[in-house]
Amino acid sequence: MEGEIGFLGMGIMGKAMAMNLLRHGFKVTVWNRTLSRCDELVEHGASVGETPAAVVKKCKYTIGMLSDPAAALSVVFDKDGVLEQICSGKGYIDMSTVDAETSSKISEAITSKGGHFLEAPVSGSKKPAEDGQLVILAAGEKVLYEEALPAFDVMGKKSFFLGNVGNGAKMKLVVNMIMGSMMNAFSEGLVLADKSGLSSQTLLDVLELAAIANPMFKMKGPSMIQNNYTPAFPLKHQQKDMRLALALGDENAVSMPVAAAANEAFKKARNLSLGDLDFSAVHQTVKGGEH
Ligand SMILES: NC(=O)C1=CN([C@@H]2O[C@H](COP(=O)(O)OP(=O)(O)OC[C@H]3O[C@@H](n4cnc5c(N)ncnc54)[C@H](OP(=O)(O)O)[C@@H]3O)[C@@H](O)[C@H]2O)C=CC1
Ligand SMILES: O=CCCC(=O)O
Repeated sequence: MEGEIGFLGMGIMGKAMAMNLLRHGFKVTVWNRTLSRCDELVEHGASVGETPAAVVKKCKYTIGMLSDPAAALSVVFDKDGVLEQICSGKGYIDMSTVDAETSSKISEAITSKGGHFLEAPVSGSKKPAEDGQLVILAAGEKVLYEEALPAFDVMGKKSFFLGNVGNGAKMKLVVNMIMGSMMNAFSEGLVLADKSGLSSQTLLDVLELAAIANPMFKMKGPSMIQNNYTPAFPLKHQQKDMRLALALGDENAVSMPVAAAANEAFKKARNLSLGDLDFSAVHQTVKGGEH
């Protein structure tokens, strides 16, 4: 990837991903709505752009990592947004988790100005982002995908090219729908074990050796039994993903009662003001009582 890379959105993920690019020798210009969140990146050698448009003007390639469809649309379409400076020879890569319709809207606007577009949502959370171990689910313009590979190889352990715009978004939503449902089943299991007089730690030990062993149970289990929900993947974003996945199920007439129940639990957790905690805090909705 020649030249400087622009990076919009210095949240949990954007910050870790941009930091990784800097560590591997890329020149990076960052922007965040709350500007102070760029400070740590500047200490590590990043430049700051005053607006998304200013970043795109300066950089041949710009990456977005924003919270949800509204944020992803806002940085592109609003005043001083990406669209004001995107043009032939420039690429925009949206790595946010959004629905296919949002991604297509952005793609059409970028390409109508002669720019190139790729959606590239990621699987993997804060730690994989810090360690360059994300799984990248790209779709859109193949040429831009190939140009972006040196950066994807730094941010991720594996990149998939899934074809037309929308396929990356859909794949990501399917994966997170499964993950959100699993987290609910896991939470119920932890509480059931505890209330039945079993040791939660022994349950984790058994699960780790069982056919259903997985990295998520292994990583989240110990902190969940300590009621520690320091955010890696904010619960409000997981609920957004369940909502978007259920809408995809509606469109395709796929009955998803398990995902629908999981979504209700995440909504309940948001209602209990747990939205900014890690998505594993849905555990608290099963436990009940004080949190
Ligand atoms: N955390 C995780 O484990 C993972 C998250 N994702 C997805 O990646 C994306 C980012 O997640 P994460 O970093 O955790 O989220 P954070 O909540 O930590 O960061 C969200 C970012 O979006 C910005 N933002 C929100 N609203 C707007 C807006 N209206 N205009 C401009 N910027 C806005 C925030 O800016 P400000 O600082 O000003 O609020 C911040 O930079 C989400 O789509 C999420 O679903 C994907 C994989 C893993
Ligand atoms: O979208 C967030 C995914 C988090 C993860 O894959 O661990």
